[in-house]
Amino acid sequence: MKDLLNAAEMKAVDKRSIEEYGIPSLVLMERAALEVVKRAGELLEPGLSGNEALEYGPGRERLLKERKRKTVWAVCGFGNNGADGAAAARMLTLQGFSSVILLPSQEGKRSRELEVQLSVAEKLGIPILTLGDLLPEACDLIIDAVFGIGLSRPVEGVYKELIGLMEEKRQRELVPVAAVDMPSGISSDTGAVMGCAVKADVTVTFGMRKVGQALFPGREYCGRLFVEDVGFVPEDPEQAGEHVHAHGPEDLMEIPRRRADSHKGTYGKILVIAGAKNMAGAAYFSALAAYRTGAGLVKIMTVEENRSVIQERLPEAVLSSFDPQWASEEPGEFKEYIRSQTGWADAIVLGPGLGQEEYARTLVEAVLSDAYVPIVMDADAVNLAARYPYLKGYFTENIILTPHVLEFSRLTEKPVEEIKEDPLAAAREFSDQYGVTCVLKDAATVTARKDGKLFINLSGSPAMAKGGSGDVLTGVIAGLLAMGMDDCEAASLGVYVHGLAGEAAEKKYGVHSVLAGELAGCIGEVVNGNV
Ligand SMILES: NC(=O)C1=CN([C@@H]2O[C@H](COP(=O)(O)OP(=O)(O)OC[C@H]3O[C@@H](n4cnc5c(N)ncnc54)[C@H](O)[C@@H]3O)[C@@H](O)[C@H]2O)[C@@H](O)CC1
Ligand SMILES: [K+]
Repeated sequence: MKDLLNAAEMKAVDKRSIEEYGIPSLVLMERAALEVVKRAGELLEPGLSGNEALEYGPGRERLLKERKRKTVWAVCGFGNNGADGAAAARMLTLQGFSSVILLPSQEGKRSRELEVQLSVAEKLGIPILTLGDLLPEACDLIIDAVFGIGLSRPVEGVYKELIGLMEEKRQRELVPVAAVDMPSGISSDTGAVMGCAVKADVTVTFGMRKVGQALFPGREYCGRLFVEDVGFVPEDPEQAGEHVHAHGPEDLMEIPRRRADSHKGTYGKILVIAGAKNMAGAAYFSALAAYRTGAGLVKIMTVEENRSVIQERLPEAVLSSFDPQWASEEPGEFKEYIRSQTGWADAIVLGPGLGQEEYARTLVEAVLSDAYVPIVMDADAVNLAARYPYLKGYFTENIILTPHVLEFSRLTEKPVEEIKEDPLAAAREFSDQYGVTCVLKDAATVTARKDGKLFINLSGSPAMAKGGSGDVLTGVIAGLLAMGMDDCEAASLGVYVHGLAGEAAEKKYGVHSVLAGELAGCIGEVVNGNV
């Protein structure tokens, strides 16, 4: 598990390293610039690394000649991000490349470190230009060092022009961009574009991954992200608050092992309540995913019409079917039947493809009010709670909701844009209000757990943007629950496992072509340790 830091938390680490421990700011900066040069060098000249000496010998002059023809624009702001950029420009110049430094203006309040870097650059003859100057025709690489974690307000004026110029070069002339710490214009806290932003090919960030690099659109603006150590001291444990987290491959070790002396009962009983008429697929994908994750026994409760297709596709599942007309006409008997089913389960999936008929409402209400085992509540169960808000009154700590953004918007009556602007805050607020675990599904899924921890998921693939993926997720989470995993961990780790399965499926079937069944088929590669 890794921690993701916001700007204030990162600044505190920076400050502690410099002020409390006395690591000179320029030392940290030198290491930061070296890491940038390493990646920038790869874009300029494959195989070049930032700290490789240019040794004397017959090849040196020829190499210098070649490099001289390559021009680097270091576009720098007035803070320490700009100072990193100016230091990188100096290093690339010393490696033989032609660099220029482009500033917002010749005047203006600059950080102390930037003053130092500019003075060195000046002595080396690196042109220090502004937008009013004649800029070089050639541009082989842009180092984006306008704003890092210090971006504090929307980008306007000359800064907007600088970012616009970089974007123009990138789009029209296909100039590669290496961003220092953050793509300029992206909020380190939310990943939002603050007016305008640079799209980087690579972003080299220092010390820790930032929250804004994990959430979209910031995640996409980063291009390939490199998290590099530059020598910061660890955070002060007394001062550090609760961070946002992300699961990593090491967390797969938390998945309960299978014991030699076990039987099917050891790995839990899951009840999948899903699938209205013609929606058998939703029940099938959820149940299949639960089995593939490791559940011992899965029972599907669905309408009579789905019986034969499910039996044919997944004979391993136990089936309990009911007649929806009977369920509508005899709600009392229907509730008794529901009770008998939920009483059997160690974990329940409620909602995939369930429909929104009256009997489905009876079903959701009965399960929410009677079942005390963990319930993974998805799709139409969420939609019904949005349509009949009194159902939210049954939300308690045993519930894991897995809405996508649109369902979450219906549930909370918040506009989609507001949710997307700050999904962490939206999920956190909901989780706190009802005491539930909320998995807010999007390209970067956010999990607000009832234990107070917030997760952003880093795994996944656009191949998963297809019908049935959500059903598979419910099965993965339920599978982990059935194997005895704690419900908070099952929710956030289930999202991570599901994303890894998506990545594996993309490799196997191609980004356009993955089907939900194939996604479920790839769960095994993740939980069995092959990924
Ligand atoms: N020794 C250090 O302090 C280190 C700093 N590091 C670098 O320093 C960066 C942080 O430096 P700073 O705190 O100086 O912050 P930045 O350089 O990210 O930006 C701050 C500057 O931009 C201005 N600003 C913010 N938003 C603006 C807007 N919308 N329009 C116009 N001006 C705006 C601020 O007034 C300030 O001058 C990191 O991202 C990293 O690149 C790294 O070199 C590691 C070591
Ligand atoms: K930057």
